[in-house]
Amino acid sequence: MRVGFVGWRGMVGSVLMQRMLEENDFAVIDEPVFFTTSNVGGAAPNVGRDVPPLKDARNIDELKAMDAIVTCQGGDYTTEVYAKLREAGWNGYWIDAASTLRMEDNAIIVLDPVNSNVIEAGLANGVKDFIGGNCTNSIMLMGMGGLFREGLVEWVSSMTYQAASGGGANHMRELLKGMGVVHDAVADELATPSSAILDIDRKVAAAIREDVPTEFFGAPLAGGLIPWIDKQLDNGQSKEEWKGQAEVNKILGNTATVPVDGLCVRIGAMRCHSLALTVKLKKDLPLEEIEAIIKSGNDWVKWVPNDRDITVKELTPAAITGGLQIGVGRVRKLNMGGEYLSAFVIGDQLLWGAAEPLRRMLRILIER
Ligand SMILES: NC(=O)C1=CN([C@@H]2O[C@H](COP(=O)(O)OP(=O)(O)OC[C@H]3O[C@@H](n4cnc5c(N)ncnc54)[C@H](OP(=O)(O)O)[C@@H]3O)[C@@H](O)[C@H]2O)C=CC1
Ligand SMILES: N[C@@H](CC(=O)OP(=O)(O)O)C(=O)O
Repeated sequence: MRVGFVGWRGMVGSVLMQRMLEENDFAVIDEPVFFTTSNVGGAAPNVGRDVPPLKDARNIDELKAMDAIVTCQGGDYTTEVYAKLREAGWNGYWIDAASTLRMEDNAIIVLDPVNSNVIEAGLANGVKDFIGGNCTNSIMLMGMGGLFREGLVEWVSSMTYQAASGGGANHMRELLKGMGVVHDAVADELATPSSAILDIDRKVAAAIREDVPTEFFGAPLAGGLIPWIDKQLDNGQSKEEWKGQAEVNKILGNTATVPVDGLCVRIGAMRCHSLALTVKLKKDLPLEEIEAIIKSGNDWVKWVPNDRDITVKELTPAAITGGLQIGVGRVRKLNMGGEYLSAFVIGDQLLWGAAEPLRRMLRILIER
């Protein structure tokens, strides 16, 4: 298989390259070819074998020579290139991190530990477009997939705590700069144990309002939060909130829609997205049974018992970031009744939320 990589040096693309190297994926690709939108003829990344210099990611003829193309270049690139390629008669596999094609009828949203049945059926039917899901939805399904698989979920209310990385590298930098600004505003007072906390708070509030940079987020994130992610829709949802129900049901291949809705909130974490869920189950099951079903969802579920000491140690961005485990904890029955369950799900949004499902989809194609 001749596989073209576009967007490999961006943030998501770099995580993809790192994971492919860790899993020795390049050894099983006949011919990896790297593309660029900015440095044609430049050196391709070191993937442990000889590869040609960078090719032009807008050259349809060069792209047409690929059996599969994996792109993390972004939605604008997909919009610009995908239709031209298909119109030119290209019939290869398109694996994409961007949301552009996700809801198209001829596309499958890939998350194989949860929907390998949908992927396999699609491949058998000649589907060629395999698109990574929205990070929040992929993380939720990786955590709660067992309950969905068993058909136990009547609806889900999902309140999210989404990391800066969901916006991209500049957003992560802006968060860190903002943290520095806040600290600098009261560095002297912090060094003086006798300084008054309300004076510190007043200066911090002024720094957050006036000095924390807002170029990329549009509002101060350091020391705060932003209760809106992505565009505004006419029905009052944010686009991120709309994706919940649309994508979750498409990923699962549901014929009857399971309602999924809630509020999506940006918080000052670096790259871990979290969700506080209320799940209405179709029946009142004992907690031990629910625990067993959630644990059986896939190999990456990290079950965290609903215990204070373990939770504050294990169910946090500090514990989860940079790894493939999806933490699931705070699982208990709510006061509303035996069918109402709470859960807190947390995962690295650049791994299962972006790069990992694409890497695994490519591997599925290669190993067919
Ligand atoms: N960020 C996220 O959480 C998620 C993102 N996605 C999708 O992935 C797409 C890519 O996101 P992301 O990786 O954050 O985008 P980046 O901005 O990090 O990278 C996109 C491209 O920008 C170019 N680029 C320009 N300057 C630089 C630089 N200094 N360092 C690296 N690359 C640079 C590169 O193209 P070139 O080499 O051709 O110059 C690169 O491939 C998004 O648009 C989105 O569609 C999907 C899920 C989650
Ligand atoms: N919108 C997500 C990140 C993202 O890229 O989502 P999508 O792949 O659905 O565009 C966030 O900001 O956290």
